[in-house]
Amino acid sequence: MSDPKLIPDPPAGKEELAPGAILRRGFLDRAAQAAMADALRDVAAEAPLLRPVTAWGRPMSVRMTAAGRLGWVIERGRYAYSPRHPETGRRWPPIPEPVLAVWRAVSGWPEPPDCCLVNWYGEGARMGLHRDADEGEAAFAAPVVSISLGDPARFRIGGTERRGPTRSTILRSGDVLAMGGASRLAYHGVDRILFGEGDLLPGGGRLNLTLRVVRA
Ligand SMILES: O=C(O)CCC(=O)C(=O)O
Ligand SMILES: [Fe+2]
Repeated sequence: MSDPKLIPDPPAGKEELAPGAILRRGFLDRAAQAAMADALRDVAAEAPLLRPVTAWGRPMSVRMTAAGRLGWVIERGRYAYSPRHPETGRRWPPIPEPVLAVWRAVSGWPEPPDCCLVNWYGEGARMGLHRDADEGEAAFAAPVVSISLGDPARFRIGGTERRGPTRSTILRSGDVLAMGGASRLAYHGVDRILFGEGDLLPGGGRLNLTLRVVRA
């Protein structure tokens, strides 16, 4: 087997995964990734990671927290945006400035996001195909901006039909994906994490941030 370290990272640049889904590989350099991971440790210290339980009564494999005015939560099986952490009852911490800077650079949206959802993928964690559709009709003109840190992930994206064709790609640490336009309501998910293949986060794992405008 070849040493993955010998395979060069793909060049930085824009790639359209699907209409309106713009991937910028290597958008954040190593120092920016490390600084962001540190800022997220502070977020998780203030707003502890949770394991949401789906409407079907199954705990998700991903652990989550949030920053910003609102956080995405599952309350008694219902998906909602809440101003408070469901366990501490406290407001979510502010979105770290370097995260807001990414939003300003790629979103094309004049206002800051209301929510920075933080997903933590440990070994074996995944996220099934879904649409980000709880933000309210009036929010769908704004993209969802996703930032990946840590171990690579196999990410899948399709169109707005659940059973339509999909394609997959690897998202690596420092990659930024904006899902806007025709892809704002596209089905997407994470098939698997290449656990331990990144070297940003000690002990392995992946952090994903999604920045969202919420008008629900
Ligand atoms: O982890 C990812 O890359 C995607 C996360 C996602 O789709 C979500 O949080 O809604
Ligand atoms: Fe999503």
